[in-house]
Amino acid sequence: MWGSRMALRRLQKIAVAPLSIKEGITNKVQREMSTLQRVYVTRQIPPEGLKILKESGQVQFELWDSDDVPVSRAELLKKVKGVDGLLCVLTEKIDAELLDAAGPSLKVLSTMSVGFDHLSLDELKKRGIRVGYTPEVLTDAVAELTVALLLTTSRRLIEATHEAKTGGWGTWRTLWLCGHELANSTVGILGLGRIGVAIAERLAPFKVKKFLYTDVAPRPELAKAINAEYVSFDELAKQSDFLAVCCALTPETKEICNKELFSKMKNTSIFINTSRGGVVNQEDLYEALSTGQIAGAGLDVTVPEPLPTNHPLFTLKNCVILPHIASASYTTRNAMSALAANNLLLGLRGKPMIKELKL
Ligand SMILES: O=C(O)C(=O)CO
Repeated sequence: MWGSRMALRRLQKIAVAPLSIKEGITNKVQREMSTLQRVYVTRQIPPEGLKILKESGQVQFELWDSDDVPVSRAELLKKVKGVDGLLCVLTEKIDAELLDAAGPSLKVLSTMSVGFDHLSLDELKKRGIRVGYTPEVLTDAVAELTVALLLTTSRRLIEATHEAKTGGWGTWRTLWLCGHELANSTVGILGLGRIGVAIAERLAPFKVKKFLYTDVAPRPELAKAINAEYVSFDELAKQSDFLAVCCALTPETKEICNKELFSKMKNTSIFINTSRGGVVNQEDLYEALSTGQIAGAGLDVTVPEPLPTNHPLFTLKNCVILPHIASASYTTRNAMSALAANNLLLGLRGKPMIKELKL
């Protein structure tokens, strides 16, 4: 559905106007529609973002009108032809093929995500296409979910509810369903950014003894806020009782969590990933979990997504898998959609976006 509220109102007026007036209004609508910038939106985004687009009077947009099924690649390649702007989510691969299909009219891409590993940045840069994304608005939701996943994994909550429901709950037992606690623990953060800091801030009241982090270089400003110590990747693996992955997926971080890392971790350690599945070698993780090399893993992200239900990781009691829901609160998803819509509109007006990637 191509939509612009003003144009739509005029169309409604046409229906009740006399014939001569109808022609005049029709021409005006046609002129107006032709000055509106064309945008394709690859998903039914939350209402706040849609409202901004509809009420902007700046764009006529077509929407893939479903949130349950992603737009097919073939349909997407067809729909982007000749658009000025594209608003996408993280399931769409924005690569040379897609940018070629869109053609030279495409000036702005706005992704409703903080992650941008689905975008070929080189190709976008080459074509002078500006890129908006949605950091910060999701930090609280992601940090909150990471803490929830960490506690669920370390205190074995999924196993526990299963036992309670299925008759495994006998007498109170001294070591039954024991897990690992945060009090007096060392928490390691792989990739310290806003989200890592927000996680540490939420974990500190659980009486964590020490926060460690590693990154390509020390980040003293961020680290100061949570009193975290910069260590090597090796030390992070060796010392952490809980290791939270918060880094972006890049060629450098692809499968950085592999058997080398797991072999250095304690067998009482808990591994948590709410960033991207691609930073983990899942075969190595399976091995580490099934042999007791590490105590447990909580994953909100996997490769592929969705993870097939017959995947070996699903067979492990000490692996908690969520379907990529870290930012899934109503407030946050609406804020992400609003920011993505505003980034798009500003970019199309040639103005600085609220959150724009430096290419
Ligand atoms: O924004 C992202 O990059 C996500 O993974 C979903 O919140």
